[in-house]
Amino acid sequence: MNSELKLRFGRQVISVDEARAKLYEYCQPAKVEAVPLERSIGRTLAVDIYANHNVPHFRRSGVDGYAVRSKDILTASPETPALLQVIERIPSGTVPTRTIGAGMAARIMTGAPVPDGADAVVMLEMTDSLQDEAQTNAHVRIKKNVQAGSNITPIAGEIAHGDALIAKGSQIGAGEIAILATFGFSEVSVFCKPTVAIFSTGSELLQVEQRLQPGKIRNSNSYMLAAQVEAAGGSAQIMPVLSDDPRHVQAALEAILPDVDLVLTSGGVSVGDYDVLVDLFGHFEGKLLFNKVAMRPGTPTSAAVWKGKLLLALSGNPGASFVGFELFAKPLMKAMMGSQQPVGEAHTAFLDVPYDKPSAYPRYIRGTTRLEAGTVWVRPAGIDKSSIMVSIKDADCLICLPAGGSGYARGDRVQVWATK
Ligand SMILES: Nc1nc2c(c(=O)[nH]1)N[C@H]1C(S)=C(S)[C@@H](COP(=O)(O)OP(=O)(O)OC[C@H]3O[C@@H](n4cnc5c(N)ncnc54)[C@H](O)[C@@H]3O)O[C@H]1N2
Ligand code: MOO
Ligand SMILES: [Mg+2]
Repeated sequence: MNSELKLRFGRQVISVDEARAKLYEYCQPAKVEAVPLERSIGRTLAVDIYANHNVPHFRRSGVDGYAVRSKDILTASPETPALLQVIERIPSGTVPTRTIGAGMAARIMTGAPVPDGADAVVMLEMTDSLQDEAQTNAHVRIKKNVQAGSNITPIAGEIAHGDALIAKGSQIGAGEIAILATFGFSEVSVFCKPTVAIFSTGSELLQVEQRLQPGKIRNSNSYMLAAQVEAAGGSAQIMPVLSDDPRHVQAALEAILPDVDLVLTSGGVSVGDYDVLVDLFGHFEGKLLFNKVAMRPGTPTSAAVWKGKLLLALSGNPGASFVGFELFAKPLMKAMMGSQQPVGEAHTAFLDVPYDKPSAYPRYIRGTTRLEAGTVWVRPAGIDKSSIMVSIKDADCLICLPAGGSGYARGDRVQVWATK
């Protein structure tokens, strides 16, 4: 068999995990940049975040009321209130100036520092304020006894100085932003978004704005993949469609490789006469990593390293392109951005419908989940053929059905990975 025929027909199949391992081997960490806090949402942290002070860093009142010594109000009740002298008023953002001694209290607001000497705060609703007209001699009647510590968050009650808070590689959402703001990170160190060039191949492809022509279809994969790239935290560059001319493909890929972190192609990886990526892999100067993966769809998915950059060649069928991106490109991008778990967590779900097409390779089905009484049920999002595009929008996960067997029954336990 000559080398081109071997590439087309004599392919060596490897598992999804083996294929990923080969990709990770050549994965380079993304560069790091500082962005303003408010622009960091959705980005991936490039450093571990530790608490640089206690939270709260003062004893904090949790209510509006009176700071007291609990031993002064042991017998307080509506019938037998304790009468205390009010010696200070403590708005939030100020610092108390006096110590609470026997028989004393301070009016205090939610979030204000509790004065020394006080060990509890009584809610305003449990008190009656008594003030003379000149407001010089203020007293308060406390109508409830509260225990020491009531309505006070101690120093470091929420977070202690030095606590590990957010791990490098975490995606920044609302909760992470709140932590970063609390600790004074007006700028955040994040991984640069991996830049991903996307090429669709095929002389049948029209631009989106073009009128339909006999035998031709509009290029939808480039836009779908760009959406997946952006959703995975990358920056997509949609490149001009490549014809089925191998010289054209080689020139276009060689030109872009130095400028991006990853190149994705769609189409041209099967056994057809015009499957140009196969031609390219037959004579290029890069290293082919794999060209057949034990999976359906997307069995002919291929990858190479060329000029130090990874090139992932996805099957052209829309379903196979979508799945190939989720299985390989997304984890690769997450790994570039420091993720400790680039593949994401598998969840267990129950098949909502039988699936009676056994497969020689593990099957990755675009699935739709529903929750019923705390149980996740999942079904194929539509007809599960790799040429079918329309159901991708209804998929919120990939269902993995292991190879072999005689099909699956409703209620069988399956593993799913979220895609939305
Ligand atoms: N004799 C065989 N034929 C095929 C086999 C096989 O094993 N033996 N495998 C089939 C499988 S499975 C797949 S998947 C496809 C893989 O095809 P390619 O990756 O070579 O992709 P193309 O031939 O270029 O296109 C396939 C299909 O997808 C449409 N397409 C391509 N690009 C786009 C795009 N950007 N937007 C929308 N649609 C696109 C294209 O028009 C074709 O219909 O091969 C099978 N054949
Ligand atoms: O394996 Mo093909 O790649 O979609 O079904
Ligand atoms: Mg083809």
